[in-house]
Amino acid sequence: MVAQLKTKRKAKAPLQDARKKTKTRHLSAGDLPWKTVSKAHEAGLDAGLEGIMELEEVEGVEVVYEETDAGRIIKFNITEDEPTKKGAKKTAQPHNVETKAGPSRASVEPTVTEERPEERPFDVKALLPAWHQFSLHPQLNRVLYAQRFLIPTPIQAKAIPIATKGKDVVGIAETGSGKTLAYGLPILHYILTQAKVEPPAQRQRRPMRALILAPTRELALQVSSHLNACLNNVDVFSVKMKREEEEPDLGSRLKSKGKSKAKLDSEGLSKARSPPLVSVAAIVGGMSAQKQRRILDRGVDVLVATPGRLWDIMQEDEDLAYDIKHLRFLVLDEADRMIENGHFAELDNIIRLTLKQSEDEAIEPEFEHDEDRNTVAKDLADEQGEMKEELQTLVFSATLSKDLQRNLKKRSRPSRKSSKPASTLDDLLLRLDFRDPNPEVIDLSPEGGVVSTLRESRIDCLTNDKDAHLYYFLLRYPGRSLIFLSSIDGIRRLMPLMELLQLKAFPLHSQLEQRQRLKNLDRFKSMPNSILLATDIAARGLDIPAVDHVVHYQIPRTADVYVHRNGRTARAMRGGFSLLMIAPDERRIVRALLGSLGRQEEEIPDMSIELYLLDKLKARIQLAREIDSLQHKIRKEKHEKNWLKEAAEAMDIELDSGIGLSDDDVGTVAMPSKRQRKTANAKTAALKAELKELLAQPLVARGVSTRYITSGSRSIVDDMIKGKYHENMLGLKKTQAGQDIISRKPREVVKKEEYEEWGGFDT
Ligand SMILES: Nc1ncnc2c1ncn2[C@@H]1O[C@H](COP(=O)(O)OP(=O)(O)OP(=O)(O)O)[C@@H](O)[C@H]1O
Repeated sequence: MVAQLKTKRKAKAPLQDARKKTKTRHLSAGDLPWKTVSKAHEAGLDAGLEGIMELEEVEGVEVVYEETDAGRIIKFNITEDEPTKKGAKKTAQPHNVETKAGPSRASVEPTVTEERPEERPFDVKALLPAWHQFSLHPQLNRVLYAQRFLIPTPIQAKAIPIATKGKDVVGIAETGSGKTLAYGLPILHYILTQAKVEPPAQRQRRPMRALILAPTRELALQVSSHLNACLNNVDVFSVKMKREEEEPDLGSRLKSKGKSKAKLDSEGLSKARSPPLVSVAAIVGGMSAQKQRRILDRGVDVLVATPGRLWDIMQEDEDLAYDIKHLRFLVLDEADRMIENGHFAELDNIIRLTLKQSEDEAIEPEFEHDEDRNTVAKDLADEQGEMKEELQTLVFSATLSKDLQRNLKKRSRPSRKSSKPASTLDDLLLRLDFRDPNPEVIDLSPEGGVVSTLRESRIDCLTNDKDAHLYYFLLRYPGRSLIFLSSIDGIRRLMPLMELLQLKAFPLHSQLEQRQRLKNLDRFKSMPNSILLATDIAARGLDIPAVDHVVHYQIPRTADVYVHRNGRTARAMRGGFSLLMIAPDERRIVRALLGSLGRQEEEIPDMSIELYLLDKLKARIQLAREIDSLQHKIRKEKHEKNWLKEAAEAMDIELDSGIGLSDDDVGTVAMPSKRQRKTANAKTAALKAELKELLAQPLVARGVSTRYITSGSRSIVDDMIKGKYHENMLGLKKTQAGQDIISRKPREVVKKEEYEEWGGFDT
């Protein structure tokens, strides 16, 4: 399907003069004749690849770059059927979207103009008073306004003015506090304000200005799309109108020159109207390396990458290695996690490339033609006034130890050029070559690592009972629940149980294909009542809208992981809930974990549980486990049989026709007969039917009469009238998990005097 070219026109001249006028049209990316193609959203292809990267690929469009005061803009020459005299044949003719050159064939067309949103004035002082002091590029102000980020978060308020001054920053702030924009806005501001000079024609590749390293693929893709969203062109006036509709007094407060627009787009916010000025792309493992190389060949301004894939590509791509040596910004997002992921060596190697190369400390060029390239680049940079500026390093995380923060500030750091590979995170971060002698450390981490809008709780139970408790929790508190396990095996065991119990659950772990990982994440994001069973690859950075509950099914290994896992809920000042499921042998670890956050185990309150219902759920769990174990056995036997058959064929051996091979025949593998398999299948089917029946029965709390709803010791009629009754568990009120916690009484400290006062029964 090809979208028709549509532009709103405002004729400025009478039609009879049309032939003498120049046709000037301001088209936006949204107005281009895009073709609808199927693109796997879940494959993350929309992250970092939109806008500028794809424009050349629109049929019949020639892309022309032009530098303006507001940065580089892109214009399009489009081939389009022009309306001619009534009845005359239409012919395809190119016309200029924005003509500056003398009259061409377009001179016969009437002048049509439309104000580009980015060209309209934007009154930051009136519309975004809290951001005004930062003097950000107008494009960024527009997007902040459109996204309704009207007030900077504390880390943004502290870090942005410092980073825009060119200082190195180490930022530590609670999860979900807007760290991405705290480092992203200064970078985009710099590039948008600097991108005035068209690179010379001989250099095809845009020089990379910023490299952002993130520990996981999902986080890298998310950062890339978050920054890309800042580059969308936004019709602020539509946004303002929409806001005025919602807040009628806003109009008088924020008087503006904006003309009314008849139609708002679906969200009333950001309609992509012209292409982004800066290109941001992500390269991550698990996705086509070839495609990612192609993106790099075209050049990107901001590259977001995971260290593993970046290092892989860099080894074959000298230009990329060159770019990294000449970066303007280096960002480590969630630096402390990068090490955990086993990317230590890659990260170390990448960081080495960013070390300053003073005359006496010059690192030998490691790549062919490097010297030539240096000379060309230097000429080019001098021409552009670049490269005189030094690399700026920004390190952000929600958890960075105080010791490390102190050490990072120290001037006497270990020799950066040491050939010995770094062996610890501290080593590696201390290697970072802050050009700034006094990098700014901004530590806004909350006391005890807990975000103020988070409610924590715990359930103490036997390991074997965790499934039933989890099932109870999920039924009792429907919503978006992110369940963390420490092992992939645990997820593999729980997934079939969830399916059998008819819960909408998706797995997320490193052994899934990247495509599947993103697909599952997308599904979880889009369903308000769903479950994500994840390992700690989902613990950091992921910004999933409105996660209601985080459940630590298996307790986290460290305090940092606890903080980051919890950080997937209660983001951006929203409320959130976290639940620790603690088995007796895990209590010691929980105590230590909380201790290292300066907290006590007793501070975490218990979750109240309706034991009567829990017992009923245990029966369902038991049945689901039985079915799963039978199914597992059948699958295993089938697999072994196939394997045996293939092996026999390969060795040219004939198998016993009955396949009822004895143990001796096939080593330790005892093959079931056809009859045995049939019996097993029938048993599974019977158990499944039994479970189905159980699942269909309502869960009724003790004391509730289902026959006469006004009787029983627990009348549910009032709740039913008020619409507060629980759909899954009859007799219970519909409540939020946070409302059902029971504070643990702080342990009473018995005062010494009380002993002394006690005189025994005799007295
Ligand atoms: N100034 C702002 N006002 C309101 N919301 C904001 C603002 N800045 C960012 N956000 C939103 O807050 C959410 C969290 O932001 P972000 O992912 O950058 O947090 P973070 O601090 O990096 O979290 P984590 O430590 O978990 O990685 C995002 O949805 C983002 O769009």
